[in-house]
Amino acid sequence: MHKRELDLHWRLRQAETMRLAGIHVPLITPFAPDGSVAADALEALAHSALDKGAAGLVALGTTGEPSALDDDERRRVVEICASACRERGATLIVGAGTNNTRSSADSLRSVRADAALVAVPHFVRPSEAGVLAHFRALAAESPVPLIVYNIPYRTGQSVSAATLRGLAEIPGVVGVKHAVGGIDQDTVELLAAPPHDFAVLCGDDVFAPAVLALGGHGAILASAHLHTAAFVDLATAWRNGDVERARGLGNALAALSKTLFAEPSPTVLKGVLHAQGHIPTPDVRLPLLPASAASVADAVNATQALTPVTAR
Ligand SMILES: O=C(O)C1=N[C@H](C(=O)O)C[C@H](O)C1
Repeated sequence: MHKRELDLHWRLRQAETMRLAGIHVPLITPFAPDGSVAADALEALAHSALDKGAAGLVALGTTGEPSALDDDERRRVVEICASACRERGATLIVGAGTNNTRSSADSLRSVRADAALVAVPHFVRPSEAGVLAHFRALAAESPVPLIVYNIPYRTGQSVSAATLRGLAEIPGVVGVKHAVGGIDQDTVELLAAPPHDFAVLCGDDVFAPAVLALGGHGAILASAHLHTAAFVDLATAWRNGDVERARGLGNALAALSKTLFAEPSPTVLKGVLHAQGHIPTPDVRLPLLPASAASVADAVNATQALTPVTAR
């Protein structure tokens, strides 16, 4: 790239990183009693999250059960989220891609969003050099910026801090959704010297307060369907250096997240949203099974217990 092109590229990258900061809600896909997608309920969830201060929405994240939806349903879900984001000037991120580079590039070509969330290829275990080559190939084809979804416990492929830095250098790769099941050495190394204009977004609910404390730019959290404003407040408090408030909120919200992830996500969350009257059924599609009544009751209690802590 020539210098002028490079300057423009980095200016755009900086703008994108800023847009990706904050809390993004990866919406569930609610189902009606007849098994169809409950579009009205999804629309209401989308508007409610944005009303409460979420920076944006993620359509077709893991939480949305995208692999259980057919093409028409996936299109409808994206349309609903896109229209809510458009109305409010919020950021739309869309989950895309598979573990195959060619078909991932094909699916990315039709994405119309602020960014696409693309997981490290699952099951294949391609090596970290293969992960870099995969994202280089996708970024060259994609019409939208890419966020790498780093979630080794789902993909089977770990990605070191050095490889994340390599990914951050690829033009068109603007961030990572980092969900490594804890605060490991690579997370500490990455956040100690974060790559320039590269958004580190936590995707691991229980550890989000800790990642934000280390300097993470934001988070993509299923838990933020509940107490959205408190999650937003948490990110803001860390950004503004309000350590006391951030610690209090973080500890309370991590306890809530623990209950929501007591069974495979988003089963417990759907149970709570149904109990609260936000969605017509708590249904999930196979191979997920509905959460047990006990887990849902624990999470409902945790949500209620949190209200005094998070109220301003
Ligand atoms: O929707 C997502 O994508 C999310 N993925 C994480 C996971 O797959 O475990 C959890 C996060 O809350 C949202």
